[in-house]
Amino acid sequence: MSAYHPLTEQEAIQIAGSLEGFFPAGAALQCREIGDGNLNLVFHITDSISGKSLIMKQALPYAKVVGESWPLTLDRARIESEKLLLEGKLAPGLVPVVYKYDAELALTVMEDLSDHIIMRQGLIAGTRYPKFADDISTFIARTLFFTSDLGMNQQDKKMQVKAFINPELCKITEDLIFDDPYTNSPNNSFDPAIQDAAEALWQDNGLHFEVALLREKFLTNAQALLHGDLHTGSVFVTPASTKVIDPEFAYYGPIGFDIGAVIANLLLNFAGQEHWTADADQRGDFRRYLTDTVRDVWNLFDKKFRALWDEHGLDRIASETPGYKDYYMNRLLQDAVGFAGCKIVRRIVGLSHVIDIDRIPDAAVREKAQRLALTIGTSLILNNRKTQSIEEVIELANSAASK
Ligand SMILES: Nc1ncnc2c1ncn2[C@@H]1O[C@H](COP(=O)(O)OP(=O)(O)O)[C@@H](O)[C@H]1O
Ligand SMILES: CSC[C@H]1O[C@H](OP(=O)(O)O)[C@H](O)[C@@H]1O
Repeated sequence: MSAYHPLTEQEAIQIAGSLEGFFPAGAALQCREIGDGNLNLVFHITDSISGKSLIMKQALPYAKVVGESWPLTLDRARIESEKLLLEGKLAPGLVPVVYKYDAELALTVMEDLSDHIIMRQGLIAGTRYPKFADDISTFIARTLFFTSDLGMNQQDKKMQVKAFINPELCKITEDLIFDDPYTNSPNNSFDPAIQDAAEALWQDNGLHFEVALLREKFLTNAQALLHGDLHTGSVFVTPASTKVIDPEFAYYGPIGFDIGAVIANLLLNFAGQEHWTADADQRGDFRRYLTDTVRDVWNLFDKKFRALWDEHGLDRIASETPGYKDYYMNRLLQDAVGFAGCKIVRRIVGLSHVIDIDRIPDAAVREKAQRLALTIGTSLILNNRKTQSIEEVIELANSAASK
């Protein structure tokens, strides 16, 4: 069974049964393919006798959401499994345990997190996650600091840049996030009701200037080893636990991209609250929870990253020069704000949307949410290089929602 081919559920059961020491003898294995993402197969395998379970994620040689006309490297499975293992060391407890990686089959066998819920679904259901800001800020601060030139041997880092070169997955981001939404691209997909708003994006040269600068950073700034796709669909949560999955877009890029992804997806849910919380007072409360989370994520990240730098900084001149740390952190904030804006805009007019907005059943409410998201996204992009505090992001979202 070792030559690559997409597995059937029966084959997945056979492989799971042959994993040494995982399932007890006589296990009654059952399997369901549960992949709901854009790219891969995900098999959930359980033993109905012992209750033990695991996940097997297999890369397809094309982008599942589009089909075989969009070929995609299987090497992304290696990148995902290696990144998960590294994240497990740098941020223990915040990612699933990897049991096995099979290069031939582009297959990662990992811990089953079905006792958690995908955060996007949890937020849509109106659940609050009190541990999330603390956990995700630990995850991003530690995984980014210890893979950057500030926190690891700079020669080793260059070798790590090489190991995580991920050109095909980066190209998806470069096109879908930093190009298509700003032109009449065949990849775009949006509600006809917001045609005017989409066309306005195509014609706004001031916006294009900022997006071109952010795109340049994504293309060239090998600051740290990113997760690369840190949206709320890549985070499993319970009120007491956070687990980050799906790092197949990992590569060496600008730190603000991961932070911006978290902020963007909290604000997409903020826009979607036009529907998800019908009562106006309760909607205000949930939106406040979301903006409080945005504030906490940034402030905790800032505090933890600075503390890691103080304690473990390896770059003498970066650590000792007065003012450099403040300048660096402010630049990260500005980058995060700009990238958050780009990530919001792509989810409204580009390929691959989010259910926080698309599942709003009433067309007029959905249109309102889409326009609100676009106002927030474009304002973040236009203001990114002026931003001095996370409070400005929150004010901007609240002011857009109050109109
Ligand atoms: N470790 C896991 N435990 C339980 N379910 C998982 C796990 N990993 C993935 N899944 C399920 O599979 C879905 C798709 O996984 P994901 O890694 O996001 O795939 P893709 O790369 O195709 O987006 C998730 O939304 C989740 O429902
Ligand atoms: C053609 S890939 C589109 C989109 O899908 C990825 O998300 P996920 O793997 O979580 O489904 C990524 O965000 C890409 O931009």
